[in-house]
Amino acid sequence: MKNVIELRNATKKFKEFSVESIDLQVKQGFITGFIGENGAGKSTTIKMMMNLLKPDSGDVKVFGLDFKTHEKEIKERIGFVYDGNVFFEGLNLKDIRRIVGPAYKQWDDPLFYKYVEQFDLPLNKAIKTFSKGMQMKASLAITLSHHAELIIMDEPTSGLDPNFRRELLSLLQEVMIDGKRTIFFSTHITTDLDRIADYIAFIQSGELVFSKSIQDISEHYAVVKGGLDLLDRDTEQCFVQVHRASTGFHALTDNVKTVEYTFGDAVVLERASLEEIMYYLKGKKQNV
Ligand SMILES: Nc1ncnc2c1ncn2[C@@H]1O[C@H](COP(=O)(O)OP(=O)(O)OP(=O)(O)O)[C@@H](O)[C@H]1O
Repeated sequence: MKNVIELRNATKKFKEFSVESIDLQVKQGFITGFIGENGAGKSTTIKMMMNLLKPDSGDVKVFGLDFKTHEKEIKERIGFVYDGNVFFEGLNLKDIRRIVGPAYKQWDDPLFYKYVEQFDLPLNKAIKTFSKGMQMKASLAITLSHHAELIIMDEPTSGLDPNFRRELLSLLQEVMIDGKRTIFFSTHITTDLDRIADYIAFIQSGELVFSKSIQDISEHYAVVKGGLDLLDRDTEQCFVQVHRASTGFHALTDNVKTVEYTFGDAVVLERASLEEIMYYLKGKKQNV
């Protein structure tokens, strides 16, 4: 399986925060969700992927190429969709097509008009009059019209109402046409990812906690519930994090098999949602 993005030991230090030694591979042909709390370092990592921020150390490769030598080629093949209006706000979509189109070798006018119609976007209205959702769709239409192989999105669903979010997510699924396109997007709305992601990368306090397939996550992680009498120093080794209450404990495991072997029927195992995994792992550092 090919990696479209490869970060090796990528580090960026700010005065009061740093993203440390990120090792992350994003697989071609899949949707990878990038999760983490506010301020965890998602945008900083994405900016390093887009060469908008240079890492202080480490390596970033996109399509196996280095920005230092292949910036133009990489940027031709990436579409960046992010929160906020990318384009000069006074412009309308017709103007943008005229300005942006010639900048891309692979610009496809008929496709642009097809998406404008499909997304129900006005061509002659200034972008500044667009709602947040419309701006997101406009940005996506432009990205798709230059046949971007890799679409990177920073919080594309934040601030969108639930219906619009659902619509955007199905659009993203639709454009994963031929197994060649790759989508990498950050969000803190983890339920969006339960719906469409193939892989999840999770960042916490500037460190990558894990990067795994959804299948791996659902096979290995579970919420475990049982009586307090079952807990001792040995049995607790099965858990990533344990919460105790007077009625019993609930805990997160990343090793379902060991829990089944150790506790048998004495505990209840429930599927762990991404939100629960984030909650239990909060403040806890794991191996990638
Ligand atoms: N240019 C900068 N100079 C100094 N600090 C910065 C800079 N950019 C980001 N930071 C800090 O880095 C931390 C991580 O920010 P980042 O935007 O990467 O987080 P995030 O996970 O995308 O958060 P959110 O979900 O809130 O958008 C924050 O504490 C932020 O203040």
